[in-house]
Amino acid sequence: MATVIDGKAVAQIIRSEIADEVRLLSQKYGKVPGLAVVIVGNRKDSQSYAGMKRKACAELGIKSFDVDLPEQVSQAELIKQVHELNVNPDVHGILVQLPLPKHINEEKVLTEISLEKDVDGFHPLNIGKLAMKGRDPLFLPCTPKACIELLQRSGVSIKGKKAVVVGRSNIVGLPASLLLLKADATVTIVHSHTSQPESIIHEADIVIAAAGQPMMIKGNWIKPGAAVIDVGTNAVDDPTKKSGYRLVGDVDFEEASKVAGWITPVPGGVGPMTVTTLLKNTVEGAKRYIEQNN
Ligand SMILES: Nc1nc2c(c(=O)[nH]1)N[C@@H](CN(C=O)c1ccc(C(=O)N[C@@H](CCC(=O)O)C(=O)O)cc1)CN2
Repeated sequence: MATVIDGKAVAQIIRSEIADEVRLLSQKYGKVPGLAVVIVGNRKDSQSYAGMKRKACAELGIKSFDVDLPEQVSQAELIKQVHELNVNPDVHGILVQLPLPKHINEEKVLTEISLEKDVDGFHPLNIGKLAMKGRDPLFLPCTPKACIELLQRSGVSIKGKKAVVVGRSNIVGLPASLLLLKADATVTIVHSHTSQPESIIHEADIVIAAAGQPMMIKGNWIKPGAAVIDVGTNAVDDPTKKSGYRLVGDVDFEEASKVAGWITPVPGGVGPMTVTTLLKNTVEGAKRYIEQNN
């Protein structure tokens, strides 16, 4: 049976470390870190994630700046708001909740966020540096950074291991594969055009599943003893639940946990760590900004 990696518990430990840093900053400089949470439209999932981020800020003494824009807002207006946050000295991190409505070009908006405040790590220059040997971005994207932190804190070594990332999205799959490469793993990316993904995944010592396909990865696809990090958050119908649905990952947890060495559950695995990593990035950014401008 696999060791189940409790993302909530690890996130709680990191949150208390962050709270200490926030207190120190406040004692030393009389300043608190500030995070702008920008959300466009009324998507229920985005509202819920933005709400979690705001609540976590309040719990740790980080000031959140809420920018709520209507679904129909123009790209120009959204960019104007980002520019205002870029020059606000109390804002040390800016995140634009994704996905954005179809009429807005995400890349254009993300490119307008000041590099020093790009706590999501999605600015093309930060991603570009992640892809370059010997260069480090100012911020690492939260979910991929959370995956690596969960592996490290669980005692899973990455160097020299075979890692397979399932999915190649800009916000998880691609940066996760670059981070594993930076940590000296041998990395393969499996995606929707890969033939026989199961045989490739079966070779992996480390699997990061970020395909957005409910329970796609079966127990017999997993190499015995492998570390399995499940990023999927898929809602599937469940008439036994009051909500009418339940969340499942990209991995068939019941099967895979009988074979893997380590596995993250959904919910309660990578998700809570994503929000915590964002707070960590915000405090790092605030420290850098406050120390440079003091
Ligand atoms: N600007 C960003 N947009 C998005 C990101 C991101 O990192 N930056 N990632 C995802 C959504 N996301 C954060 O924004 C996120 C997803 C899931 C969770 C989480 O804690 N999930 C829980 C379950 C929550 C529930 O019950 O509904 C879990 O897995 O335990 C947090 C944040 C896309 N957009």
